[in-house]
Amino acid sequence: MLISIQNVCKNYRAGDIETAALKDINLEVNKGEFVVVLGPSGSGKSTLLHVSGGLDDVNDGTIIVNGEEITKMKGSQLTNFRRKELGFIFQQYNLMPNMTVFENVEVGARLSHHPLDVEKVLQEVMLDDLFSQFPYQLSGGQQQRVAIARAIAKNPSILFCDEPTGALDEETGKTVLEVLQRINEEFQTTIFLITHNLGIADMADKVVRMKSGEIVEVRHNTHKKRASEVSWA
Ligand SMILES: Nc1ncnc2c1ncn2[C@@H]1O[C@H](COP(=O)(O)OP(=O)(O)OP(=O)(O)O)[C@@H](O)[C@H]1O
Repeated sequence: MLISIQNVCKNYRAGDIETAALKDINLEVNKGEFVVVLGPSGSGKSTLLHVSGGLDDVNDGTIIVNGEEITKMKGSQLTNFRRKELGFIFQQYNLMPNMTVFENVEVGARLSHHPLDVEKVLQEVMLDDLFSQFPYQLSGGQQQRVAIARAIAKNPSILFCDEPTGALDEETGKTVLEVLQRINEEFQTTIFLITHNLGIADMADKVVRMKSGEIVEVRHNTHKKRASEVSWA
């Protein structure tokens, strides 16, 4: 088991108002699995991604990632684990504007003791002809693929993706999904992706549906669609 989430509760307090963002969540993710988490706005998807990736703490419960109980880790220990072992992609690309494509990806590789070859990663994300460009010279889809390459270069055991195609149109969004699918298949990188886009669920091994802080359904796809075949919602 690569991720084991056991009885996790997460509350947010703003003044006198307390929100239960996660209510007794249990979920297991296997190595190499492509997991898609769906659910309406406010259902707890981002919170689940944040606590599973060690970006936020829990109020109750246990999370084990790659054999390490992250819910027991303290500040710098957790930061080190996250930096070396986990990759993140967000709707915003967060690239370094003064670095080339190659240099941005190198930043990711340098975080790891067992990085992948930067040139090979750039080939995987289909950007090998843009090594020396700067981010402002690229389209949104190309910038997101640089962000994916940067996250992958450190050879993470899990790639957490928070609405990776949220800012993209269908055509460029599907190119980004194609890259994620390829990385999942070529490197057996586990993918944990949250989205509003229901069609993306058809690419997943496992689909998790959330509602009001709870998991209401976990299903497995017997037939997975290719990225180019998903319907775009
Ligand atoms: N930092 C925070 N402080 C206070 N409340 C928060 C915080 N983050 C999330 N919440 C609340 O927790 C609940 C779950 O939010 P979360 O962002 O996880 O949902 P989501 O399913 O990812 O929504 P969206 O699809 O809109 O991003 C919501 O009620 C939200 O208002």
